[in-house]
Amino acid sequence: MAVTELVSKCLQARDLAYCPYSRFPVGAALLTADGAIVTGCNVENASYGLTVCAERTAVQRAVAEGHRQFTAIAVTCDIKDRFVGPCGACRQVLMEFGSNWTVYLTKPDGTYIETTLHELLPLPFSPEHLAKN
Ligand SMILES: O=c1ccn([C@H]2C[C@H](O)[C@@H](CO)O2)c(=O)[nH]1
Repeated sequence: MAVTELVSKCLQARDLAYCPYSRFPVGAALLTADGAIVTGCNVENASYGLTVCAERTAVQRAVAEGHRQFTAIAVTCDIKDRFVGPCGACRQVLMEFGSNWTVYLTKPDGTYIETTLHELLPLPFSPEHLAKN
């Protein structure tokens, strides 16, 4: 799988964002261990608090479609002059499915930088801690 494909899918997903309150569209594209791409966008709500981020929409959709192993995620928003990372809640939700994710922070023009979930969420709380008790 070319990174450019994952990046282009997250840009397409961002264009589907439902964000009438913030007007801040976000797109995410997950790469599964077997090579499938599952996308998500943020879905806001009039209650504000029930808004779901793009990354979590993608994870929930992927799990509901039978995927539990992931290798990478590309995320994007509308900010042109810097690379923007996932919010803390989304980092935690990604961590549920392993720390070994490559994360591509993507600008609207498709340029990206590569980091890892481990780098974005050091010293995490993760399922393995529960397993030790
Ligand atoms: O990592 C993030 C951070 C924010 N948002 C969404 C939530 C809300 O709809 C909008 C503004 O916070 O961006 C995401 O989708 N992912």
